[in-house]
Amino acid sequence: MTGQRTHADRTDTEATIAVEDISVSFGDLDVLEDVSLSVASGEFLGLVGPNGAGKTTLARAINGVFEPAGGTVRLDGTPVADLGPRGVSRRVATVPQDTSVSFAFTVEDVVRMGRTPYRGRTDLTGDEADRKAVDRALERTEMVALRDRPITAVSGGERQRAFVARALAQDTPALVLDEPTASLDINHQVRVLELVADLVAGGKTAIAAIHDLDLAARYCDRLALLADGDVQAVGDPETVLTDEHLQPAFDTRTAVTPDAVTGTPSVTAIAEPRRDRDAQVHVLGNGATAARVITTLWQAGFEVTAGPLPSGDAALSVAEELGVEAIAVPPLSSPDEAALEAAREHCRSAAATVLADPVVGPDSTVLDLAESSARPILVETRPPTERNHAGPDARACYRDLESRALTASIHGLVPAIAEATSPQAVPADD
Ligand SMILES: Nc1ncnc2c1ncn2[C@@H]1O[C@H](COP(=O)(O)OP(=O)(O)OP(=O)(O)O)[C@@H](O)[C@H]1O
Repeated sequence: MTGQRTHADRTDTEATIAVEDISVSFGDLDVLEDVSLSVASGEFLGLVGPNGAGKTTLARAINGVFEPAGGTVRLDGTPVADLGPRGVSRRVATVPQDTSVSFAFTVEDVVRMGRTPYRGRTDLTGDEADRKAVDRALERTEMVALRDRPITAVSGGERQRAFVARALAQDTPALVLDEPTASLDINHQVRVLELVADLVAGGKTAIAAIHDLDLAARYCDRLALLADGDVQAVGDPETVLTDEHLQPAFDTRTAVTPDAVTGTPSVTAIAEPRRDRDAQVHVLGNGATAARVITTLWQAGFEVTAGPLPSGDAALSVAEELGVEAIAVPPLSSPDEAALEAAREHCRSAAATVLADPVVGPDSTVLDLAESSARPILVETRPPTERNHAGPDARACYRDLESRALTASIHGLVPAIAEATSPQAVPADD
């Protein structure tokens, strides 16, 4: 018999999630302490934070798996505790972190489980609406070809997509996803998050625990950083993903720069310098290569200076994140005399000057600045023809620079600096 639908069965198209002062402990361990958070209808909130911060615990409190010791979770204003399991599962669908299944249900069976909140107890197959919802969910997660496969015989990533499909088939106004992209390849990571973002654009509300901070920044409207039992920061990704917030939460130094393709924040964890080399190295050049050179030298323990660097440049962002002294100049204009003189001064005082993929030509300032350095070191990751001025003058300038500079790869920079300077001034790695 097909389960009878009543008006009360229908879900609202809107859903707000409000977490009010919830506290959860496991024995002596206080995992969440008076945590408050709200997700507006039609919003995608990313939960980020270190291992063990309580993201799964918070997700479980939202979908009513357990009741917190203190505080209330409300779905559209109604406490979860008052909705009952069926009421909750008509409002919130969950993609769990652990998708292991011991019974050999087919993928389609698993997806059909998403329709359980709408069916009668004895209705095992569902009606036309259930079948359509299952078909659509399989299509949207690209799982149609695997629908008859036992769930125990698909890959971890395919299983994860089957659980995303189950949540879609549940057709709820809110989604709670715990690490929905953890086992997925880069293509499916992006597709699943695009799908969630699309659903949110269509009016659903979503909250997802996501370890990959770059993906979280790219797809979520807001992020909440959970650590030490509480929300440490909440807001748009640019506000939350700063070294000031991330370093204490993750216990590591980070550099946050705009992603070269998406423009959204990209976070790189950076190990603290291994030793203090007590020697200054100046970096000339800009863009991604200069950013990598600055980071490598900073991690190796040099006192790094850099510039001139145009505002908005990736190398300037990295320098600022690491506290590296950098000469900033306005973008798309030649550095003025004051900036050039400051850079010359750095080149003169530095133990070595590293030229990172320099643009060399009669009009470029790099030769002028390199003149001030007794020990120029050339780092090139792209052929000069791709980045330099053309013409015989430029080629002559380039040959001149090559004849005076030591050449090194980014990985070989530290020994090259040791070679270019006296061993006493700059000790190489042991
Ligand atoms: N049932 C439980 N009994 C005892 N301790 C638990 C239980 N569930 C979780 N914990 C502990 O609570 C803390 C928070 O766990 P939770 O799974 O919520 O963290 P998380 O932020 O999701 O971590 P991860 O990023 O590693 O998935 C951890 O220290 C964990 O060991």
